[in-house]
Amino acid sequence: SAPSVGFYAGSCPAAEIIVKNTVRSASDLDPTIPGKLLRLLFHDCFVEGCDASILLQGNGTERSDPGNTSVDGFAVIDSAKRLLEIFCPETVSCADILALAARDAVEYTGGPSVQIPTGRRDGRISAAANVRPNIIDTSFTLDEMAKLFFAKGLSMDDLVTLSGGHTIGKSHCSSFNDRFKLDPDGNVTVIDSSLDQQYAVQLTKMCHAGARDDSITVNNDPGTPFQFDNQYYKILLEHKGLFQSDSALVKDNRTMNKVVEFANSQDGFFESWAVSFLKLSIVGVKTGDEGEIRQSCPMPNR
Ligand code: HEM
Ligand SMILES: [Ca+2]
Ligand SMILES: [Ca+2]
Repeated sequence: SAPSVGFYAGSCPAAEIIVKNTVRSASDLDPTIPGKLLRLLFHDCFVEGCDASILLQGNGTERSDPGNTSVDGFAVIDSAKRLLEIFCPETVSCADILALAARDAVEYTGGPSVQIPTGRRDGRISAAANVRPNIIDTSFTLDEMAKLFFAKGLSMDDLVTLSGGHTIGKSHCSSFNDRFKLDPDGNVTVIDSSLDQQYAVQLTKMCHAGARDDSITVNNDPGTPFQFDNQYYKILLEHKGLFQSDSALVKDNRTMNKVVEFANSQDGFFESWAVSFLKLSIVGVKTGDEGEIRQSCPMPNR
């Protein structure tokens, strides 16, 4: 049976509220949590579908792949799961907890509240080798990104809309510092001409003038980093998209129109978000007797 809204209404009526409260208290303590949860769902859904495969721990799992090194938020999912195992043992899947948590993270930061179906089952397969071919690299062209999105049943418009997730959260300098270089005299040369020169100078400073320090992070959306709003599209138009893959959206007419539309209308962005987020949250879901309901999110059942 396909996932449906309110799947746990009979078996665990408090499921959604328990996840929401967990996300809220974790985010109150640490404002970087919402961005982490949203990215965690994206990276789960694109590899083996939205099945919590990214949560499995161990050698050679997705989580161990370099493409997922900076993915985080696991502890929040684990604590929601622990609570749910007390209230409704062996009932609520980790895949649903993750999807609900990402949904709630967006709402927590001021984004639209979206109804999403539940009933996803947890996968038992998690292989590092599946990460690279399925996760988009910042160096991708628009066509390369669109191709991967199409493969997941998502359109070019979904790509523009879901990239709006970069209105919150952070990035490590290594994810964008190949777009400019610092010469020995301290001058910043922009290699990727789609990046604003002044912004590149600012970024260089924030990244400690190019020193290799993997711990430094920069806000994806410098203006409103903790607010889920349409600011991302405004900065794209100012050539201040942080990643090459963000800038790619304003270099092509197939995506430019949506960027302008969303920059001018937060309501328009939010309406599209509701549709595209729902599509993302059910990519490749396992249902019925596929997969299992994990008892602990980092481990498959025995
Ligand atoms: C379309 C291609 C995309 C590319 C190339 C991309 C790439 C990246 C990169 C490189 C980072 C920074 C990682 C780091 O250095 O720590 C990042 C962060 C982030 N991405 Fe994306 N992303 C894409 C799409 C998406 C989508 C579809 C979503 C969600 C709907 C999303 C949500 C986020 C969030 C929330 C963060 C911040 C994570 C944090 O604060 O820890 N991204 N993305
Ligand atoms: Ca997955
Ligand atoms: Ca923002």
